[in-house]
Amino acid sequence: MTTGTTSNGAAATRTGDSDVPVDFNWNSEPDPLSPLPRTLPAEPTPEQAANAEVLSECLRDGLQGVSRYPDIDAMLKYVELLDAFGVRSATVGIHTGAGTLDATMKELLAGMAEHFPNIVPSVLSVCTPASLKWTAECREIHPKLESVVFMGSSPVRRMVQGWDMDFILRRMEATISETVALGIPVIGGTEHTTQTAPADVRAITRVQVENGAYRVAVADTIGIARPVGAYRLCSFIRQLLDELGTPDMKLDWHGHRDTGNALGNAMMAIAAGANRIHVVSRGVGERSGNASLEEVVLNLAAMQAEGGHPVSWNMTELLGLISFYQEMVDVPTADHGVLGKRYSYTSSGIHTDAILKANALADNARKAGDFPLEQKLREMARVVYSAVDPAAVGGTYSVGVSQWSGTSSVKLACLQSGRDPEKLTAERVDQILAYAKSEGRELEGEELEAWFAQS
Ligand SMILES: CC(C)C(=O)C(=O)O
Repeated sequence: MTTGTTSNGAAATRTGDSDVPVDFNWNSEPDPLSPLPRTLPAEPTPEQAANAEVLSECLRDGLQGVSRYPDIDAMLKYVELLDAFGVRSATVGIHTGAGTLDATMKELLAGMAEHFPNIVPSVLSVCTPASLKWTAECREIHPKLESVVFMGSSPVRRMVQGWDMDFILRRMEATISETVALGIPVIGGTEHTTQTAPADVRAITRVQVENGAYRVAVADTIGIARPVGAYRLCSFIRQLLDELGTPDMKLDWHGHRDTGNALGNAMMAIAAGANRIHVVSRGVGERSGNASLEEVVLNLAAMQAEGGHPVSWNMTELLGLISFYQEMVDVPTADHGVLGKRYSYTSSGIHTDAILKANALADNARKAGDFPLEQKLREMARVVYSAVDPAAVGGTYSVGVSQWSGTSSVKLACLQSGRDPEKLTAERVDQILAYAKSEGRELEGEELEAWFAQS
């Protein structure tokens, strides 16, 4: 294995025994330019959380993970929902050559310019003249268009593409400066940044900054980073931006979910100085997907509120937003996971007992005319067994009856069906519970309906 430095300051590619290049590992590999952190911050500070933004990759990287490109009307409707939710930037295309896709991306940009001017769109440019020309065409359509000018940078990627560092730096330099000359704001990007050695990241970032990029984006393209790697890389870039005399330059984190670390990585990226996180509703995207919009905003919103800051997004629109996206891209909701199908469902007797009691207290408060207390107690009923208040994200809680249920579950399910549980006799409650236990399963909604209808 060899290490070294090229004339442009970039690290020479290290190779394994068979001369095949070895990628850098930001999680664990020592490097004189970037020491391994001994400790990590607990989480972003409230101020970092308050200032953190998200960029929607739903209409670009998300779509690279589904089987069919949605139609234009659906995508524009989705942009409307993003706008209502409070997302202010969205990547909406990548240069793919002529064809239906290209025409649809351009139509999308035109629709965004006309109807949703609050959202700044960006497209990805792969550092070729054709890509640059296409970006310029897109800019003709949308006056606020930004361009993510990027290339793959890791040793393995360079080998398979037949690129060396000088080639990458020259192409970046030319494309960024020409894009900037067209008046298009540039985000200097890389693919495989979390597999690229510090010296190479430094050389690329310097070229991006010196040629006019206004923002830098780093990518965990294969989802290999752990929070330690995300923190280390983003801290390294932040320090570099200071050294380059551009401490206010913004930094984006683009992460994937291959090893399940996307949320933790996003949080550590912000803690290290990243300003914006790339997200996709439901974490849709190639392979295991992209960082999930709902996971990132739920956590940032909690940190913002805990820090006494206003929440940046209209959280009651969240479920509607991600549900529309799922329908548009034809991705079913999983039972479990954040805001999964069962996120607000319970049939466990212990849980429904607490919910029912909190609601009974709320009823008492209402009878006493104490409406603020009633609201507090209703909220308590919704969160006593869930960190996510369904009402706060645009949903409702739901209760079922199963082998785990008790009297409270039957009564609450009855209440939810719009009936008065006081009218259920103790005998009927026992019959329903006995049935569920003998079946050893959750009762279907229709079965419960039939039981309640007989009561
Ligand atoms: C092009 C970049 C940002 C990307 O999608 C990735 O690396 O995953």
